[in-house]
Amino acid sequence: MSAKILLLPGDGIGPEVVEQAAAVLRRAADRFAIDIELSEADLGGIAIDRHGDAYPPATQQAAREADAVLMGSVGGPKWDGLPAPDRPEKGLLRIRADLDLFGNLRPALLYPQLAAASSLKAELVAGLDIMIVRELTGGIYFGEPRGIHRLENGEREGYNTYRYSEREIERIARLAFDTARRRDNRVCSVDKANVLEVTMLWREVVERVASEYSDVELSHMYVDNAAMQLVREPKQFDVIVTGNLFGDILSDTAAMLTGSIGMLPSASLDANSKGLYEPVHGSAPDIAGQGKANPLATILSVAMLLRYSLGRSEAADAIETAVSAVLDRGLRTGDIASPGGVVVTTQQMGEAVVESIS
Ligand SMILES: NC(=O)C1=CN([C@@H]2O[C@H](COP(=O)(O)OP(=O)(O)OC[C@H]3O[C@@H](n4cnc5c(N)ncnc54)[C@H](O)[C@@H]3O)[C@@H](O)[C@H]2O)C=CC1
Ligand SMILES: CC(C)CC(=O)C(=O)O
Ligand SMILES: [Mg+2]
Repeated sequence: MSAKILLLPGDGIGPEVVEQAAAVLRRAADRFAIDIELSEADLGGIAIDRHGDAYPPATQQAAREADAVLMGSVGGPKWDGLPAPDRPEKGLLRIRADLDLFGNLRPALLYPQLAAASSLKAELVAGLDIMIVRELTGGIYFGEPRGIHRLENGEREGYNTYRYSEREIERIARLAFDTARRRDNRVCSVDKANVLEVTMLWREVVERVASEYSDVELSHMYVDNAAMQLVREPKQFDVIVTGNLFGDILSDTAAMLTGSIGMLPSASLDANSKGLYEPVHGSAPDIAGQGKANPLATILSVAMLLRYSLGRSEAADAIETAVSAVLDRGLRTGDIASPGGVVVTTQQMGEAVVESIS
């Protein structure tokens, strides 16, 4: 039976990078005899324009029926004036919640060819391999009540709610410990337990789960210090587990250790093998439509899709090897180029990866 893969190109550079990643997926499927069936639907701003809804019913049905979803990015200045519940980004939050994609894996891995592009000195990032495990369907992005209301004195007040249940903390903690067991057996849980009650509970539950994983070393760090440590001595980390907001911020920080946010893939997983795969970056309106976007984060997300949802590690490995080979050949999009170096387009980079898959 063929695996159903739904493409959600989205907005801005999303369609540009998904086009290249889909070509890589087709090539890998051909090469490794993987039976796939690709379809496409609208999510985000494009869905608002076409259907008046950032996560329309047809997209919802296709997403529920798919074995895996490959997404580009959503949002952009065109929709910035909309109220929060109607914005493109809400479409992304809705699909994550609808598919119960609570476990967001965001690997920050330095390709040695890109050491010069890292924001840090080469010796601080050589061999860098961090896995950020971010809780994705709870926390302050989803907590109720939320909104902007008017106070008695006429002034307006905005508010959001940072909320986690024990069950939500437990399942993301388990994912982090299981992930660490396949790596260096170390988990650092990042919270703000000196101030926020919700993260005091987070710390307590993570420690409870840790008692079932005596082979994994657990440490805790406040998020402000974690942000500093990531740029001071990033190789101290193996797996970082944290909530939705902190994970969002720390993964963009980690991106620059690898050279560019254009290099960071992600997998958003449910309790089974279903997943949504997307680059960590957004729709990059400043470079959209110019062939400047780095497609490698989305191409590496295809590798994660093959590994986690289709169980085809050999095809995933082949894509990662192909990415390394094009970097060896010196191909660079603008975000990872050295000053004065030759810069290729989004399409040229994608085609080079397709040709390198053997
Ligand atoms: N998962 C998603 O769909 C996300 C959507 N967004 C949305 O994207 C829009 C823009 O947000 P920003 O804060 O500007 O973040 P962004 O990640 O889109 O861009 C930040 C910077 O990184 C650069 N960049 C991003 N991806 C790149 C790539 N593949 N190659 C080369 N350079 C790249 C951009 O040119 C920009 O200078 C907003 O509407 C935001 O809400 C933001 C983050 C995630
Ligand atoms: C809803 C998204 C725009 C949040 C985000 O920035 C992300 O998931 O990386
Ligand atoms: Mg983000």
